[in-house]
Amino acid sequence: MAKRKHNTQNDDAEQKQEKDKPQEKAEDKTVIAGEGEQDEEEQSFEELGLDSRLIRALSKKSIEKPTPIQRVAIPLILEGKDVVARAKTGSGKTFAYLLPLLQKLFADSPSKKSSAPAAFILVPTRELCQQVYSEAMSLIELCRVQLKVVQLTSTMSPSDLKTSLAGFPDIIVSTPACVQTCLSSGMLQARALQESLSVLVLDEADLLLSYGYEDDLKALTAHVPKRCQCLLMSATSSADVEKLKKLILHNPYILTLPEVGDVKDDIIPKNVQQFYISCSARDKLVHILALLKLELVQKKVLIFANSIDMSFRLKLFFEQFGIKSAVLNAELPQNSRLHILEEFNAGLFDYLIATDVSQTAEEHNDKESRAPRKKSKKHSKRKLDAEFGVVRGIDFKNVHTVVNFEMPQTAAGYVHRIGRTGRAYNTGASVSLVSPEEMEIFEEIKSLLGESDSVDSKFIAPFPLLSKNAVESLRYRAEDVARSVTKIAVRESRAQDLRNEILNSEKLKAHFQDNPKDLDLLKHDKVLSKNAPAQHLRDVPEYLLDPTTQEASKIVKLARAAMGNPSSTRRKGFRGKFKRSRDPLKTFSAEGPKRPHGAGMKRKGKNQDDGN
Ligand SMILES: Nc1ncnc2c1ncn2[C@@H]1O[C@H](COP(=O)(O)OP(=O)(O)OP(=O)(O)O)[C@@H](O)[C@H]1O
Repeated sequence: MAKRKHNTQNDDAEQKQEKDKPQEKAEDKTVIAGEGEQDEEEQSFEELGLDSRLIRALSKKSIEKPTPIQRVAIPLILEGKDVVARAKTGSGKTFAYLLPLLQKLFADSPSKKSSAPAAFILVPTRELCQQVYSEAMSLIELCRVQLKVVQLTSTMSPSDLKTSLAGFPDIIVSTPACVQTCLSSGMLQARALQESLSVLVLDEADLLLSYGYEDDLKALTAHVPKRCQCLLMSATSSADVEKLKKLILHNPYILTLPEVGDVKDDIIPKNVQQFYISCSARDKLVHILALLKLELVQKKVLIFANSIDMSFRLKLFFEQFGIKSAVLNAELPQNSRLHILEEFNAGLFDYLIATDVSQTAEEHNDKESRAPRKKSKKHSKRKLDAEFGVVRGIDFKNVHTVVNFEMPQTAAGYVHRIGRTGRAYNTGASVSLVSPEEMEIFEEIKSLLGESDSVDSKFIAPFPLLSKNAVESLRYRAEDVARSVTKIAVRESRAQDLRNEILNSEKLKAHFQDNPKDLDLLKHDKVLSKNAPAQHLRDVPEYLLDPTTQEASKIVKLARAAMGNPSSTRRKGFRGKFKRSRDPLKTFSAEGPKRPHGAGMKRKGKNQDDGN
């Protein structure tokens, strides 16, 4: 293994750390990843001491070199240290713990087969359970080793939970509440766990407490053996993370990225360019229509709204213009949600409208969601899934643009939303539509990011590609269609979508048990409106397009072509090739009087179906 060069604030203490001496005074060891170390940039997975099987598996996933957090975390975890890793969204934290965890279990298996698991990976939401489970399974399959991973969630029946545990899994991916249910019901033997548990991971640790898992985690710590290695992964640092650190870890290494020290630097990926458009709440529909229909943003696009009704309003509105989209929200059955995510990740559709309905700690504490539902609640209001989390931590693949149709309620929510693009070595952009009523939260976000005159991506700049003319050219049609999307139409389509998805959900479950790779079974972006979209609204006629907008759209398309097919594999070595000077969002202004390059080019009407 190559010699690591870490900036360790407390090298002496490092020597003293011993896992079986938890009574030792806890002393933080802060390691700053890659600070001033040129050669660390070049470090390979091999040099970090990673097993060749895992390296081959990564290579098959087109992952060739570690991210900064992986460079520092992997060797420390392999050495058996407790680690707190704080790194921004999309920085590759999952592999930072999963790779060394699997490697350790490769070494133990099959000699140490036990009746209880060797590792717990605890996450706040069911979506994350599925995501981490899939990543782990895929690595294990590619490495062809005998390790068993199961995911346990609170929607599983006691008999399903028992069946999953009966196969003696090596790794359990679950939420703290579900593990606690298994322990208190005796499905998981606390005594066996004392013998077997060697690694405990708390992923998305900054969210675990706000999702109401404090009591479950406290109860769990009693069963975690002292020699168990504990890893805590988080996108932000917060009082909750500190609390968890004290509760579970023994004298851990604190890993941070170089620019840490300031919240804003800590959390915003540098490769996301952030933009805003100021407009009235009423004008948001025409603005988003212009962005999508005139192709001024790159696909795939993740659009955030603040309510489920607004999501369906958007979907119905888009449908009339031939723009197909799917809605993802907490009301849908879990199988449907997972399937929507998989289809979107596989590139089956380009526009996903997500609702990150904010759920209070009270809702999350609602234990009812963890216990079997009472039949008498038949007529109660539709319940949102308390373990649903669409924004936090979910790895949407190849999202190029995040649009905040409505601004999130908190600055932290904004950070997590825009963190769905620009993941790992990819680039992305975000466009926020800000109404006067949302100015307060917008100012809060700006002060979190830091006001700056520079064009640095941390600064939210006005979106340069959308001209007033372009918006006005679509206004009449947009307002006409918006009027037809009534509250009743929204309610009906929302109910229709839910009915479809409930029916599909069982089919999906059965189908995917037999055909785990088959994604194209039931598409989620089908038209919901009763009236078929009018043909004339699908096409933007030539006379409505001004040359500046045409040029902007052309540049966005060229940029997309330069980046390769966004829906296919990850673009290797893209970073650095697409420099700021060639970046249309940095160099083009729709309001400016720049002449289009091809001034004499023939003007074409846009005849597009933005669906699939
Ligand atoms: N070394 C790497 N090179 C290229 N891509 C990577 C690398 N490591 C991870 N990725 C990819 O980067 C994406 C983001 O990784 P991951 O989900 O682990 O981020 P994260 O830090 O957990 O983000 P969040 O805080 O939002 O959950 C994933 O698609 C993952 O496959």
